[in-house]
Amino acid sequence: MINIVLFGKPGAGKGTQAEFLKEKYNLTHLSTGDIFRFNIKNDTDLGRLAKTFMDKGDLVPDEVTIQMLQSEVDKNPHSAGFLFDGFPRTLAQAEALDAFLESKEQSITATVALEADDNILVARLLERGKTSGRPDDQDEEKIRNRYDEYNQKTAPLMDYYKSQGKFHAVNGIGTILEVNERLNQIFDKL
Ligand SMILES: Nc1ncnc2c1ncn2[C@@H]1O[C@H](COP(=O)(O)OP(=O)(O)O)[C@@H](O)[C@H]1O
Repeated sequence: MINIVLFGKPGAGKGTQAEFLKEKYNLTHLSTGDIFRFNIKNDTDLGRLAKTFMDKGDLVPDEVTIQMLQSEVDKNPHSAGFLFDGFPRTLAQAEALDAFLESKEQSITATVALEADDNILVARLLERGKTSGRPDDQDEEKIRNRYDEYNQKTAPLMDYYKSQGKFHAVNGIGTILEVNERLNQIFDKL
């Protein structure tokens, strides 16, 4: 069983690449952003709560996010491995994930970051916002706030995983297939 964390700033291409990776490596793809958006669409309590944070580009509180993620993992007891996309985004989430996996005699195999320059990413997101309907992609101030959240709360996780020898990075700039090839090279060695 392999459990992978896919890292990357908003717009880095995590969701796009996850679609390829889950097929090729037979992984269950869990995107916390997608799960929140599903809940918003279905107007659940969780969705209504998450929306108040997401619309501003703020992170949803840890307790809510961790609990949701754990219940999604538990819905897939026969999975051959997980691809976590957009989770963990804080140190508390990373520690909770480690403890949770350990309780199942599992662990994180590796984390892979898609790297790209902020200015390129902001332009990508504004472009995506024209068609995605996502309110957090349509306003440059909200986008910048997501980067602030990333730099303050998520970037420190790289050191957390580096200290465990589990951190890999790939250049996220290039065609979708080029980036996919770079990721495959790492995944093939795990
Ligand atoms: N692990 C998480 N912890 C807290 N909030 C989250 C988490 N994952 C997603 N969110 C919320 O969902 C929003 C969208 O996340 P996501 O779909 O991953 O898009 P992006 O990476 O483009 O910002 C985030 O800005 C945040 O509000």
